[in-house]
Amino acid sequence: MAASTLSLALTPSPSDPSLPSSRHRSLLFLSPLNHNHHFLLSHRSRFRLSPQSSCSSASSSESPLCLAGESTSSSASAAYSRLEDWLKTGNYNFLSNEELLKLQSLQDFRYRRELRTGSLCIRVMRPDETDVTVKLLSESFVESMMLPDWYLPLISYLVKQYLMERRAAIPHAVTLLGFVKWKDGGSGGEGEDDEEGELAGTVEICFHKRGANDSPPTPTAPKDSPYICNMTVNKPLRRRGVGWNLLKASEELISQMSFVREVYLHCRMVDSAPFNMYMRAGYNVVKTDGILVLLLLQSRKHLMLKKLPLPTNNVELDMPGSDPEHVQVGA
Ligand SMILES: CC(=O)SCCNC(=O)CCNC(=O)[C@H](O)C(C)(C)COP(=O)(O)OP(=O)(O)OC[C@H]1O[C@@H](n2cnc3c(N)ncnc32)[C@H](O)[C@@H]1OP(=O)(O)O
Repeated sequence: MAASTLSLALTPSPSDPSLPSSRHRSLLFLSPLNHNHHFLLSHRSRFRLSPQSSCSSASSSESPLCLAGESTSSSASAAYSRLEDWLKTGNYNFLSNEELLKLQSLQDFRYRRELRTGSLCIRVMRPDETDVTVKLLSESFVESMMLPDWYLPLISYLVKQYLMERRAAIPHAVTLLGFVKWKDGGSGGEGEDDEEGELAGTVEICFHKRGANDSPPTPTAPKDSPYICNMTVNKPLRRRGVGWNLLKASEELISQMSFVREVYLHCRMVDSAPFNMYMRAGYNVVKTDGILVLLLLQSRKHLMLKKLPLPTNNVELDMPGSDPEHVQVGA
């Protein structure tokens, strides 16, 4: 995981009585509060989404779902009501119609690939999946920072605050989850299995500056460009193609959601596994932290850039022939 990205972005609320002590926070080098979610309130042409309302039942002119003019079409109503079901467990109270359509695209996004050991499905994290994602990210964070295990509850608390704040940035930023269904029906790791498979990995994407973190890591990436961060794969499930496909899914989603073709990410200089992966995927180092960041007790990081190809009508195979592990079976 991009430990540095997370450590810079974690933003506990000061009013919370269970807030870790300032000593703990300074130990982890957290940034001051950011208020990323406030953009939702300041944007023009907002509509109030009532969590209880639906197009079929509510005549409320406040519902953006009805204002979208789809109330007479049953399939559109069904889609919107599905969307509303999804939304009402989150806090997406003020969204424009354009943002709701983007949210719908995110909800529908599926990236499926066949791996040698099973099949992988990558989709957007749902609000009720926050806790399992927190666990995955926290364990990776503790591992990356080489922290003792007793830090896990504190890290989990901070990661949860962070994920909840980032959820408010949807549809401008999003967290993806990858689930693997094993061919032999068994589990490859310790995670729970459900009908979708076992949670194998996660990645966060920011599409443009309205979804950007207020405290970006150095070297700073252009805020207008899409940005990938906080990728991690459950440790027992690594080297099976999950990380590669999380990256490819992120690029595919960015191509759908943004016109900007330049995608940035950070990679710590000490992390050879992700560095190899990014180089192999076509990312190049554009800037590297100077040695002075060591004085801030931070790892030096590369800022890496890839220019995505212009979209074509042809379906692009990720690694044709070169790697039988990564076979595309349809998105
Ligand atoms: C932008 C960011 O988020 S940076 C932070 C990246 N995250 C982390 O470092 C957290 C800890 N590490 C991980 O979770 C994983 O190792 C990841 C996410 C980096 C890679 O996930 P995996 O599922 O293991 O990767 P995957 O199996 O798809 O491998 C893809 C390629 O990455 C490279 N790679 C992956 N692991 C290694 C490794 N241990 N050593 C060298 N190269 C590696 C290889 O080129 C590999 O291709 P290959 O297997 O055909 O040789």
